Amino acid sequence: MSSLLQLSSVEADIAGSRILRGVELNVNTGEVVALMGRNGVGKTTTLRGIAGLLPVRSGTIVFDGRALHKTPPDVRARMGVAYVPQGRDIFPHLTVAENLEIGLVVHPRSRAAAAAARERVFNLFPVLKEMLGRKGGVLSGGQQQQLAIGRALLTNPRLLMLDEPTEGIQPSVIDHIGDTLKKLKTEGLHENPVAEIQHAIKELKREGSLAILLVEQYVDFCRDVADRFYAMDRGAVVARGPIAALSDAVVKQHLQV
Ligand SMILES: Nc1ncnc2c1ncn2[C@@H]1O[C@H](COP(=O)(O)OP(=O)(O)OP(=O)(O)O)[C@@H](O)[C@H]1O
Repeated sequence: MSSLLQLSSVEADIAGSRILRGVELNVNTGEVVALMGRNGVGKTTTLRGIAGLLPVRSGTIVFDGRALHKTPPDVRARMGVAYVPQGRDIFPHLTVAENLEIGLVVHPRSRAAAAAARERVFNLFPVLKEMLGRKGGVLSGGQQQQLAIGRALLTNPRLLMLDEPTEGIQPSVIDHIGDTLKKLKTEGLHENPVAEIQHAIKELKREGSLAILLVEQYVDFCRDVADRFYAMDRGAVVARGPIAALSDAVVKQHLQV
């Protein structure tokens, strides 16, 4: 595995407040890295800094051997940095097909290569193929998340950053108790949106050509898909290690409210 992304001593301010205070992090091709921490500790800010959506005041972000200092976000996207923000951010009035096309615009390629890229997305998320003509806004939350990830994959990324992909699509506790069995019977396991995204992340990992940086509060999800974790607190990394080291004690100390 080669190191694709490296952050050293990254500091960033928002509205005059220091939000990132010396973030150290690296991600290798072929692995899934979970970036965890309580609300407001700087996880999204870290991803935005990597994507170039927020200026970094000091420190370095090196991607594929190149320092990204003032590289604009569109150039980073073409270099292979993809960011799926929290809340999914798809275009509700465009169809699923049109939403996906936007990903292809970032990285133009031959018709055959574009078709293969679409097939890869449809293999991961078959529901998107069934819904190509529907408006993005009518999809369920889980389907919109799949669309957002699919669109990001069509930019041909080498680094895929996912900000809380399970947010708002986990069945509530009541649903879980009351309806799970019924849902499994009527819709099959593959109608579980969290399980589908979990499965897709594992498939992408199996391909081995991509690095995934995942912001996620759902500990079991991280334990299932990630190889390593970083825990942040107040703008800095306070714990890190192989995912097996994400013990209940670490969760309690750094992640639980
Ligand atoms: N636009 C903004 N204006 C002012 N403060 C902001 C802005 N965006 C983020 N912040 C502050 O920066 C800090 C870090 O936010 P960030 O979104 O990176 O946290 P996070 O770890 O991703 O948490 P969450 O899960 O709540 O998104 C928070 O204290 C937040 O209030």
